[in-house]
Amino acid sequence: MAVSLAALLTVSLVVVPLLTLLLLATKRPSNPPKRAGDLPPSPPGALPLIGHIHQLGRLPHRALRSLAASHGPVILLRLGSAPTVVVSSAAAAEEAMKTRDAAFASRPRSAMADRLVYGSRDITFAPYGEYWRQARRVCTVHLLSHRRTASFRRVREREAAALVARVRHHAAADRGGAVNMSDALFCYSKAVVTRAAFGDGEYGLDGDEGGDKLRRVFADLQELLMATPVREVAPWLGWVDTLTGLDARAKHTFDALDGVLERVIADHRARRRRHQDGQRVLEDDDDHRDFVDVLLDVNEMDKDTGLRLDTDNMKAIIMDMFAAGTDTSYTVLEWALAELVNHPDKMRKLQSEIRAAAGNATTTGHLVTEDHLADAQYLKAVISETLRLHAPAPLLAPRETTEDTELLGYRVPAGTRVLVNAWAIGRDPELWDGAEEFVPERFAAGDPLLEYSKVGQDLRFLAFGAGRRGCPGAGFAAPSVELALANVLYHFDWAALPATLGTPVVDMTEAYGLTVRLKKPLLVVAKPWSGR
Ligand code: HEM
Repeated sequence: MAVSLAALLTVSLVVVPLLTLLLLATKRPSNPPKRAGDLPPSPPGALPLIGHIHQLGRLPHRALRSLAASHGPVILLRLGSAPTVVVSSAAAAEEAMKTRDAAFASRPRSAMADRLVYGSRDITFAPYGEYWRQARRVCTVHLLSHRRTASFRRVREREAAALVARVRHHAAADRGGAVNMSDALFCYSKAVVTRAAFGDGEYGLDGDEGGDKLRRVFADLQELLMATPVREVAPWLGWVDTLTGLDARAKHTFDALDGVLERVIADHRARRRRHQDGQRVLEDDDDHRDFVDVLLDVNEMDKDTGLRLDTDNMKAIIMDMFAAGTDTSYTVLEWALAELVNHPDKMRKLQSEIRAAAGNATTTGHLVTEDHLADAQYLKAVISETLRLHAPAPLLAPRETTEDTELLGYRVPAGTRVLVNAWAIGRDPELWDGAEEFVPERFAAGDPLLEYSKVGQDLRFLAFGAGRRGCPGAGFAAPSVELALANVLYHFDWAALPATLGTPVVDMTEAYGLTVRLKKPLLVVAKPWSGR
């Protein structure tokens, strides 16, 4: 009895207070109360040279959401030598991208973009300033305007027909009907941007019949734009980039793409000269001008407004259209189809909508057109929901502050890198019921978010970013994504590959890159629809 009394005393006097202290320490971590002018809280564990980079793991958007859960919606990390603020709530995003938009409107300098995108003279990587303003105006007014986007309708419908034919071919070739939809959807998205950019001419690398080499070069471009050369973190270790082959890879990729762009622009110039000489040029009326034509026109039209685009500027802008427009659109399609295969009831609901709108013509030639989709509300809801759960660029494109500013009362000095975790905001349980579930029905008729391509209208929904650096290509992406998804769902019924155990499902594991996509290619079974 004496022993147990002593034990009880020890427990109540020593162990309980100790445990309480420990609990308090883990529950309320090292963040002291905020005072005006404080920098945002910084998680412990930064290492010399790399800072917090090792804490980002393979899927930084997920790691950053966990850090935000412990340290708050605005945190300060050191990524290499770059002080980086991470924004993880809609309120903080609203302040950064709306209230203080101008202060958060630059992009950090990237050695790779300087090297691959003509000294960052595109739009995405250009620092905030006069060149960016002019280039962005060219982009929004001339290349990606509503009118120009509508003029590419023929391009989209042609490529959608090619997509359906490709799927039909692969489904028939494999007796089980399995089709690699990652490949098919990537080819579609790339073809739409390529045709819009270059027109109908076939441009590729030497000896590249099926376009595979060019596709690999583009994949390399995306990967390299994500890479942080060692010299960017530690300039005195620049030789490591040569040793690892990064420099050679960057040179090879740049030379290959530059060669193609050079040829495209030279051909367009030659065609225009012939045109001016009075020769008849087919497909050159206003409605079918491609991006290169438009940039050459802008150069002439805007002569007096002070804007001059030299050949490198044009190449940089065209390269931007590819880098920013291809993977993003394809990733949305891939996630949407994967979610629908895993939610057969939603897939059937969407198919009913599209099949009712497009009628009962299921001959191979029949195509769902943009006219059929004018009132396809559920299609829009499916895409909105896909973008909410799977923002293709979960951390958007990095921003940089242009001046000393503030965020939720914290001080953010000029020159700070800023990442907005759109993925975490899209899944914030405080903002969305059943935040992790795929429920397109949450976007009911009349919900402004059904018009998902209106950028920055609701800061809970950030797949296209917001503010002056928000995506100018959303209106170009929307009809392209809708048409492809509608056609593959109209013409085929889809299922996951048979599983050895349990219900077959698509593995939704993510892989990180310039966009976040499915880790394994989307291999799914396509069964041609034979009509009612
Ligand atoms: C579903 C498809 C797309 C998604 C999800 C997407 C997403 C984004 C995001 C998150 C940004 C950064 C926004 C910010 O910093 O606030 C961005 C910027 C940009 N996007 Fe898109 N994008 C898509 C399609 C396109 C297309 C098709 C094009 C062009 C053909 C395009 C061209 C651009 C450009 C040029 C920028 C840079 C804007 C600037 O820095 O001023 N995007 N996009």
